[in-house]
Amino acid sequence: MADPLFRRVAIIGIGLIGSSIARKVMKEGLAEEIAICDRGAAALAEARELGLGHVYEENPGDAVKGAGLVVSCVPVGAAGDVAVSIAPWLEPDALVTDTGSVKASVVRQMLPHLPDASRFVPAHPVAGTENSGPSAGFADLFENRWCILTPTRETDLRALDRVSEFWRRLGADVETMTPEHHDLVLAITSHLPHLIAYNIVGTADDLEEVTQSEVIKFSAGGFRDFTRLAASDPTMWRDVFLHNREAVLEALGRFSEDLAALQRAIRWSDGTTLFDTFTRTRAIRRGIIDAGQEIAEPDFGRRAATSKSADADGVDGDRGDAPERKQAGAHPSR
Ligand SMILES: NC(=O)c1ccc[n+]([C@@H]2O[C@H](COP(=O)([O-])OP(=O)(O)OC[C@H]3O[C@@H](n4cnc5c(N)ncnc54)[C@H](O)[C@@H]3O)[C@@H](O)[C@H]2O)c1
Ligand SMILES: O=C(O)C(=O)C[C@]1(C(=O)O)C=C[C@@H](O)C=C1
Repeated sequence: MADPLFRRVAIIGIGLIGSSIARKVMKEGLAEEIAICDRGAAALAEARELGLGHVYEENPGDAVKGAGLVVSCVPVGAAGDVAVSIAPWLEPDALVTDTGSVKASVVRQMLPHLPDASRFVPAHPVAGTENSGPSAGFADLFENRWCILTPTRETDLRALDRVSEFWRRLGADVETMTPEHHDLVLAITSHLPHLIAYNIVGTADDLEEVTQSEVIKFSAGGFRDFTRLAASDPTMWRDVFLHNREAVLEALGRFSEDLAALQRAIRWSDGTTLFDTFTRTRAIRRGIIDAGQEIAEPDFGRRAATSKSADADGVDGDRGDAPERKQAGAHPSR
């Protein structure tokens, strides 16, 4: 076991991401003490039952006292509330980081309330599943995945180094960029795909000519992949879209134009346009595979669903209990 990096690590929000961090910190001995805080009594009780930490606090102030590192793992829309509730109780040398899927808004919400802006290092682990809650997490979630750090103009370099080291010890590889650039990149690589998934599953559900049982019965192929994404947490994703509005709308505009071009090609039986487009996109996936990235096929719910967001109709492709699973989007392992 490695030397602890911090005496106490405080985790605010013990869902999928917070509980995955807690498990890995515990497994690797990265802190002498893990303090867990969640505003949901049920989540806190579940975390205690699972033994994810050493102390469990409803009050964020009590959790951050004595902590060298505070990790906020709450939905993006709650980032400001967390900053307000921890600020008076932070140790003078405490580092603060987060895991939000949107970065510029989190910076805007948290920075004004923190007593020392130089010790705030926003972060986004690009790893997750459609499940949520304390039982959905697993220690190896961040293994060979990117964690993007988005330091602000005020972030101190030593603070950045220590938070980078923390994420590396969680198994991630670290990349650094501005919060604004992060939001543009993730709008197209993560946020838009989820929006499309929510939309296509909603459309299928609304089609009068096709019954819901037929959708479930015959969704053996591509549609199942969409149902997994569309089973993701509604609170988390509502907040992502509300807080990365401009970048998502920009990506959506481009997407809609390209979709209209495909629609036109189908209407006018323009096989060349369809063939050329599909050939170009096929090369992109092959490029990802040639670069050594792992792309897993979904398991389509062969494992039992364990978390609160696993859906009841049998189309859930649970990954929360699958730490051994190779994940799509993992970067080349060294
Ligand atoms: N789920 C993913 O795939 C994924 C991946 C990377 C990053 N993220 C980001 O990480 C964050 C956490 O996501 P998650 O999937 O773990 O969510 P989750 O729903 O599993 O857990 C969030 C927890 O935060 C708690 N919470 C909400 N507001 C709070 C507050 N003010 N104080 C204390 N606790 C509060 C909730 O009770 C809940 O237990 C989000 O910002 C999300 O955008 C998610
Ligand atoms: O694999 C999934 O289930 C995910 O949606 C993970 C995913 C992604 O889009 O890659 C979702 C949101 C997070 O901010 C980071 C990772």
